[in-house]
Amino acid sequence: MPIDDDAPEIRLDRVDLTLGSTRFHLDCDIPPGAITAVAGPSGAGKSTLLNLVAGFEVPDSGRVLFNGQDLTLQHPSERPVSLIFQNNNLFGHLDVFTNVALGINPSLRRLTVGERQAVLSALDRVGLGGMERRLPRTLSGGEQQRVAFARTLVRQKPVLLMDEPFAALDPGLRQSMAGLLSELHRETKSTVILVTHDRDELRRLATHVIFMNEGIVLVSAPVEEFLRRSDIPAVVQFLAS
Ligand SMILES: Nc1ncnc2c1ncn2[C@@H]1O[C@H](COP(=O)(O)OP(=O)(O)OP(=O)(O)O)[C@@H](O)[C@H]1O
Repeated sequence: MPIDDDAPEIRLDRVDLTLGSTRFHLDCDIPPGAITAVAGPSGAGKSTLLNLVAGFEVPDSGRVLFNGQDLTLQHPSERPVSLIFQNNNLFGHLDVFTNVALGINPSLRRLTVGERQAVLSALDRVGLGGMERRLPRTLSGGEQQRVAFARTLVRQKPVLLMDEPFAALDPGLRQSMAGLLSELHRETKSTVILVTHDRDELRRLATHVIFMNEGIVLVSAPVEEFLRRSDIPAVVQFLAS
C-alpha cells in the first residue's frame, strides 16, 4: 500500500529537554525510508526520543525537523506519523473493523465504499480477513498487534513510530511479526523508528541504529558499523545481553 507523501528524513537538531531530574541532549539524523532501531539500556531515553518525534514532548531548546521543515511546535495530531506501542493500541469496546477504520476516520462517521474496502484490504494484508466483527479481547496478542498494523496501513502516514511493539509476545510470534513489519516496510517504504531491547530484532530489521545512554545519543550509524563498535562498553554490553 503506497503512502501519501515521500518518507521524510527526521532530524533532532541539538534538542535539549529536562524531565524531572533527567536531562536529555539529542542530536541525530534518522534516514528517510529506512528502519532505524533505537536501542540502549533501560532509562536511556529511547521512548523520550520517540515522544519528541511524535510531539508528545516539546524540546526546551533545539528543533525537530521533517525533511528540513521545522515541526518542533506542531501538535501530535498534525504530524505525519502513526504509532504502535507495546500494548493498549486498540479500543476494547470497538470491533476489529472499527479499530482499523479509526485510522481513516477518527470521528467514526459513516465510511465511503472505497474506505470500507481499504479497511478490509488492510485486514487481509495482515492476515486477519474474516475477523472484522471480533472484539480485541477475543484476539491473541499477536493478532491485536496485526490490527494495529492494519490501522497504520489505512492511515498512510510516511512515518511509523514503534515503541517495543513485539516485546509482549513470545519469541516465535515476535519473529513472525518482525517478518510482517519487514514485508510491509518493503511495500510502504516509510521512515520507521523502532525502539527495541532485542539485539536479534535489531540485527534482523534495522538498517540504521541510534544507541542511547543516559539521555544522549552515543552512536548513530548504519547497523554494520554499529555492530563493530567494540570500543564502547555500553554497546558491547547491549550486544552481549
Ligand atoms: N515525564 C517525565 N517526568 C520525569 N522523568 C521522566 C519523564 N519521562 C521520562 N522520565 C525519565 O527519563 C528517563 C528516560 O526515560 P525513557 O522512558 O525515555 O527511557 P527508555 O530508554 O525508553 O527506558 P525503558 O527501556 O526502560 O523503557 C527515565 O529515567 C525516566 O524516569
